[in-house]
Amino acid sequence: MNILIIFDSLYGHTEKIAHAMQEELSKDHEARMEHVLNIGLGDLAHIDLVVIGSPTHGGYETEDIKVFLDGISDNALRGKRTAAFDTSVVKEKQNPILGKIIDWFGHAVNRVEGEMIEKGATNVQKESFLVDGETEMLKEGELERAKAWARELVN
Ligand SMILES: Cc1cc2nc3c(=O)[nH]c(=O)nc-3n(C[C@H](O)[C@H](O)[C@H](O)COP(=O)(O)O)c2cc1C
Repeated sequence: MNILIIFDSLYGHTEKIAHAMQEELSKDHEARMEHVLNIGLGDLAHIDLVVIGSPTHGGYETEDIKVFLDGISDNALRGKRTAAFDTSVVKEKQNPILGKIIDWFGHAVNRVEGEMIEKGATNVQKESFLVDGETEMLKEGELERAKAWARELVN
């Protein structure tokens, strides 16, 4: 399978998840990861599985991911396997008020799913990965979870 993982990342956590997935998928597939700003118009052609990863910013994906999704043609994702993931902060480590605000805004992955459907995707697999707000590192076990999720996407 030809796989393209498109990501954005401010502090590197989303990139690490994308990298773990790419490493896992490369064992049996042609899997590439690219920063969203490096994706050209023709890059989605011949891709069987498109994965989009973004940090959650105020409940949304980053502006660069949004601009990318807005810019591709209406049927760019038609007939492809599609998946989206986000990273966000661990809830139990937040103060309750911030936790409620974040809950209310929701996860980037839900916005990305909607936008991928607008571009022809039919069934977007979704997952969220967590960053520990105190240590500012990915929560323990998240890279392994990302690899396991990646394997599910190609089954
Ligand atoms: C401007 C901004 C807004 C954020 N908004 C949210 C949010 O709404 N919900 C949440 O869980 N985390 C939020 N975060 C935390 C980020 O999701 C977290 O830092 C991100 O997953 C790290 O990914 P990165 O290292 O790939 O940039 C926000 C971070 C920034 C910088």
